[in-house]
Amino acid sequence: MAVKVCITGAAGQIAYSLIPSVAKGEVFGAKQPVIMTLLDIPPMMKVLEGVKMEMVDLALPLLQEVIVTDDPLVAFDNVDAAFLVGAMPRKEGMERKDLLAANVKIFQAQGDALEKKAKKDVKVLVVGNPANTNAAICSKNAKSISPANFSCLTRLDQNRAQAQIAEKLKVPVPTVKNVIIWGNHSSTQFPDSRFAIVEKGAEKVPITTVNNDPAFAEYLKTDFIKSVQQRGASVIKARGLSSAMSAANASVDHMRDWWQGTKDRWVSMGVFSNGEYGIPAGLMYSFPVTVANKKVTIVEGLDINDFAREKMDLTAKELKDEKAMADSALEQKK
Ligand SMILES: NC(=O)c1ccc[n+]([C@@H]2O[C@H](COP(=O)([O-])OP(=O)(O)OC[C@H]3O[C@@H](n4cnc5c(N)ncnc54)[C@H](O)[C@@H]3O)[C@@H](O)[C@H]2O)c1
Ligand SMILES: O=C(O)C[C@H](O)C(=O)O
Repeated sequence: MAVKVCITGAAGQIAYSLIPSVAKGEVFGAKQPVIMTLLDIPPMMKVLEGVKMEMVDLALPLLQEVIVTDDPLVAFDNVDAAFLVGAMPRKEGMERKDLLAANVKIFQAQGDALEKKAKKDVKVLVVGNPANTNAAICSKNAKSISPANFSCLTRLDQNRAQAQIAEKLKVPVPTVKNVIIWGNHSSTQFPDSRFAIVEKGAEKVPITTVNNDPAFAEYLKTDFIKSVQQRGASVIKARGLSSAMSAANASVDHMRDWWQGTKDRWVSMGVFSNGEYGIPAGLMYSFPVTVANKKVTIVEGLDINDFAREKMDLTAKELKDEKAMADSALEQKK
């Protein structure tokens, strides 16, 4: 049977890279047929018709049907998975939370529509910024769907962190594993390399002993953290547009691992805290997780030193503040 997948913001930049990957089987499996529903706002319907034409022209074996709509109730009807991308991106000089008032309303309405129409075991990945808070709002409005079925994208931050370490060590990117992104997909996130390993053949070398170079150890505590935190802003400064190709690629990685499992490594996902690591229960916070049979489990028992504690609490505080701002923005709009 086909998997039914919705992509919102389907006429935008991220979707343009994401759609072909989903349609080709890179997310749900190389033999898994898909039906895709594409949602955008009414002024984008002409563009979306063009996107649909291009999808047909891909002549793909797994793509069974494409449904284009501006109605969330049609877009989410009976879906198994949803990529919630549609939202305003930030411009140079803005923080992601500056998008809050404009974007949370979208996720409130889409939560309502998911509640009414989606399958109860739908997997929802929120990409649109501010991603953590949007995911929290969306879930709050879809009460009959388990909060465990909502997550937000911090995989792009993980990929950035992994790639930067690999570049610094001059090793292949896939040999760097278990870098963690804690907290908010924002400049307060904590990219944590303390538990990372580098695979050298069958050997797993802790990053702390990989080259015994004090300058590298210092880099991991300073410039590495800053450059991952600021990478989104650097891309916006250079391109004049926010990241799209890499964001789509990370969305593929996130949903594929949720659907098909993580096997022998941790990945970072924004999920609801149950109080792990002293992070307040109910915060949509990025943790290291593993996934098996579509169930996400937070990796527990990691040692949190004072350096990490401070950074993890700072990003948690920002998320608490963002959530309060979002609730008050929604309150004012009533
Ligand atoms: N979490 C991450 O790692 C990450 C990475 C990159 C970008 N983003 C965010 O993803 C979002 C999309 O980025 P983009 O570059 O594709 O933007 P874009 O402006 O190119 O596309 C956004 C699309 O969403 C549509 N849209 C707006 N309101 C909608 C609604 N209510 N329902 C459905 N569609 C709607 C717009 O019409 C547009 O076509 C932004 O918020 C951006 O900041 C997140
Ligand atoms: O930084 C942004 O606003 C876009 C996106 O969240 C990113 O990390 O590239």
